[in-house]
This record gives sequence, structure tokens and C-alpha cells, in this order.
Amino acid sequence: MDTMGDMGLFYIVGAAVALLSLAMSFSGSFTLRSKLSHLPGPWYSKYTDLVLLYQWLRGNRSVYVHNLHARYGPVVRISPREADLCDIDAKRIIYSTKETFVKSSFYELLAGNSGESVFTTRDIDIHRKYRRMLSQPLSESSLKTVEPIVRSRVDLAIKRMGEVMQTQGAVDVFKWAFFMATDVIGELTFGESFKTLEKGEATEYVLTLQKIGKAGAIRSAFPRLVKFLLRFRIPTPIDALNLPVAVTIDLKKYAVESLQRYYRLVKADDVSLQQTLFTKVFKAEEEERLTFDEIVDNARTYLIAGSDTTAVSLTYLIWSVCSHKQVQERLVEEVRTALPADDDDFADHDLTQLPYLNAVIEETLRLYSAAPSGLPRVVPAEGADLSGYYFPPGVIVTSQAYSMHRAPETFPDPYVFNPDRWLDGNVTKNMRDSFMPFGGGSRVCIGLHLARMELRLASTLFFRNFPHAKVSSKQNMSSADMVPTIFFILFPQGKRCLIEAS
Ligand code: HEM
Repeated sequence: MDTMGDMGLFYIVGAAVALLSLAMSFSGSFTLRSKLSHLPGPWYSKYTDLVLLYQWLRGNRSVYVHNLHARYGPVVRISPREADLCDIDAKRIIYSTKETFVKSSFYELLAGNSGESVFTTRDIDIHRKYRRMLSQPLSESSLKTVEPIVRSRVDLAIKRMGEVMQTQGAVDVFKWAFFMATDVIGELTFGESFKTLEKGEATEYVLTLQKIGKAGAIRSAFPRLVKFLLRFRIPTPIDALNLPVAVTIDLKKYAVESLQRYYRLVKADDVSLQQTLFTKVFKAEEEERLTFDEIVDNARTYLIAGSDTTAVSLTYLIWSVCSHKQVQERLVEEVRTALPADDDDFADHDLTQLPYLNAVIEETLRLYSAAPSGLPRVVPAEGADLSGYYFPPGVIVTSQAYSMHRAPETFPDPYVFNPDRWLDGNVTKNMRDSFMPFGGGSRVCIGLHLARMELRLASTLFFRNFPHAKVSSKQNMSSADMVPTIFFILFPQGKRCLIEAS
């Protein structure tokens, strides 16, 4: 057969596989008997999850669910076997440290064919083992030892942003925040930086990282199809379907190569060895507590969970502050008073003492939580009473930061960016109990202290260096660019945020 003939056959087979798998992916999307038919919600959610799936693929699920709450109240059925609860007591029960409500199979879909990690595993014992081994290097006190690495990456990011502002008039802070967060977590994980800040452009690996959000959304919508394609490494004529396959393969390859390099240094007892978040875990491997594959899968998770999230948060922080002049003046004044211009010798700990800076960070995490969607959990075997309704075993319940953080009875004027609400004396118990930018309970974000450290250092240094920064209108940059799109991780629709020095 000639090449064209081969290609023709190839595409026909590809299309057939795609259609078949689409059908398989959707099977189970229709039901005649929803176990949640007694809950409020749109009529179609009793029978199908297709509308939810459609909103998910548009990057609009959180807003869609939020609008359903506005219409149906704090408990809403969003699919035949899934409900979202915007209720403080329910949230506390669902995301408790007891882990009675385990993660749903959604997390396995996000992981695809990769092995389990501290993020994706649904097994309570495996999770506890990973958490025991991985938490300590990311604790507040242990992070002090890696603070110089974080600080050097943040310093370089701010320097590069300044250079670009000077030469081009405006800088894309989203791009540089992503480079910064990726270089930080890359260096802390693999012992060497990706050097994207130095190069000023994304390496191939970093480009792959940027595609993860979309790849995860596609994979979780068409799990069987993606699994099939990944297993047999079959390219299809549909680019969107090739994306999660390529992303999974590339990320794994890079993580394996980098960790093998680092492992060789650990084995050789190299004195110049830089401590990473995995140094102790590597040593533990010798006691057969974590296999090399387990380390690779957890390292990959760090890269995925620790780059976009922090970058998006920093971007929205800078944009929000620059869009509110009074907030900017107060922040700049606080930083100027606490850290005189000729004093560079401050530590992250000093920044934890700045009330307004920390209020700005909380307010950013409230309105622009980087992972604002529902975090799905399974109702345990005994069923559950939540918010006045009975939930049978096996159904999925979620709470989403997007709605919890916009409940007007807890956060008055919820759509207003107002850091004052987080100052001493203004914070209520309900605010604390509703707040979930890092999830909650036993599955709370393992990297939250690192993320907060990066946010404190980067925002302080940004507004110290560019006190009069403002949102640019160059290249038609507008607030439309900053409308959130949410594929599990939130990012600005325009995928850019242009800022000028003054
Ligand atoms: C502002 C930045 C960040 C935000 C908003 C964020 C948000 C979250 C959220 C909401 C969860 C809970 C997910 C769920 O229950 O389904 C989570 C878990 C997790 N995050 Fe983060 N994260 C951030 C930064 C980081 C960083 C820097 C790391 C790097 C180590 C990281 C690693 C993880 C891991 C491994 C988990 C899973 C923990 C577990 O299940 O035990 N995150 N994160």
C-alpha cells in the first residue's frame, strides 16, 4: 500500500477508535434512577452528567455550579450521582482529617496511566505512608533551609521583569511568574533548575507543563479513550486527544532522567549534593520504603501541583493590587516602612509579620484560588447526613472554593477585592472555616507553606521594586484577558497579564 493509502487507513481506524471510545466514555452518562433525585437541582441533572461535562470542557464548571447554587441554594445536584455543597458544616465533615470521605476516581483519571502519587492515590494507607515521608521537608521549619534557593529564583524573576519593562515598556507577569514557580519547584525537586528565568523562554519541558491543565480536563472527560491511546501509543487525527498522551509521556521521561541523575549523586555521596525535597526520601528507598517509581510519580506530581498554582496566584495578586490604587499605596507603604530600601537582608519570616501584605495574599487566594473547583469525595459505606439531606453510600460530594469564598453571609460584598476583611479583628470563625484555597483535612495541600513563602517574597520584592506598577493597555491588554478559565486549575483567559513599571 502507498503512504497515502496507509495514512487514509490509519485515519479511518483512528476515527473509528475515537468514536467508539467517545461512546464508551459517555456510557454511564445517562441514568433513569438518580440516587440524588431528592436533592434540589436542574431537572436534567437527574438523568445525565453531559451538561456538567460540557461545562468542564469549556473551563466553566466552577462558575456553572456557582450559578446553580444561586438558583437552588446551598445543596445542589449537579449530576445523577454528584452534588455540590456550599455549607460550612458539610465542608468540615467532607474534608476532615479522619478521611472518612475518600477521594473519588476523578483523581485516577487526572493521573492517567501514571502511577499513584500523594495527590492521586485513593488508598488511605498508601496516602498516609506518602504523606509521612514527604511532609517533613515541606514543613514551615524545614523550608528555612531551602529559602536561599527560593529567594534567588524570586530575585532573578523580579530582575528579569524589570529588564523587560525597561526595554519593552510592559512585562507579562504571568509568563515570568510561571518561570519563577517552575524553576523553584524544579530545583527543589530535582536538585537543578530548569533555568527558564535565565533563558527567558520556556524549555520544551516547561511548554509541556503549561499544557497540563487542558490535558487533565480531556483525560478526565474521555478516560478510556486516553488510556487506550496511551497504552498503544496511537496518534490520532484529533490534536486534542493526542495532547494528554504526549504530556504524560514527556513528563514521565523528564522526571525519570532527572531523578536518575540525582540518585547517582546521592549514591556517590557527592559532597556538593544540593538538598532537595527528596534527598531523605531517596535515602529511605534503601530501607525499601519508597521505590524509585514511587519517587518519580510523586516528583512529577510536585512539578504539576507546584508550578501553575503558585504562578497563577502571584499573577492575580499583582494584577489585583495594580487595579486597586489604594490597596497598592498601603501595601507599598507597609513594605517601605518595614524594609528600608538599603536593607536587602530580610528573611521570609520578617514578611510573615506584615499584616497588610498577608491580608492581600489571603484576599487573592479567596477570589482567585488556583484550584477553585469541587474536590470530589465519595460518601462512605454508612451514608451521610449533610446539610439536612441524606446522601447514600458511593455518591460523590464536592465543595468548591469558588462558591465557599463568595458566600455573601460570610464574605460581605464577596466580589470586591478587599484585603481589609483579613485584618485582625475583622476575621470571623466562619471566614476561617469556609476558606479552602488549599483544600482541607488530611488531603490539604502539602506545598502550602512553600507556596505562601513564594507569594510573600515575590509580591514584596515586586512592589518594592515597582511601587508605581500599573496594568498595561499595550497590545490591547484588557480586563477580558484576566477572566478566569478553570480546567481544575484556574488561569487567565488571555494567558497573559501585562504590567508597566509606571
Ligand atoms: C498557591 C499555590 C497552591 C494552591 C492554590 C494549591 C492548591 C491545592 C489544593 C486545593 C489541593 C487539594 C486538592 C484536593 O483535595 O483535591 C492541593 C493538594 C496538593 N498540592 Fe497544592 N497548591 C498550591 C501549591 C502547591 C505546591 C507549591 C506544591 C508542591 C509541593 C503542591 C503540591 C500539592 C500536593 C502534592 C497535593 C496533594 C496532597 C494530598 O493529597 O495529600 N501544591 N493543592
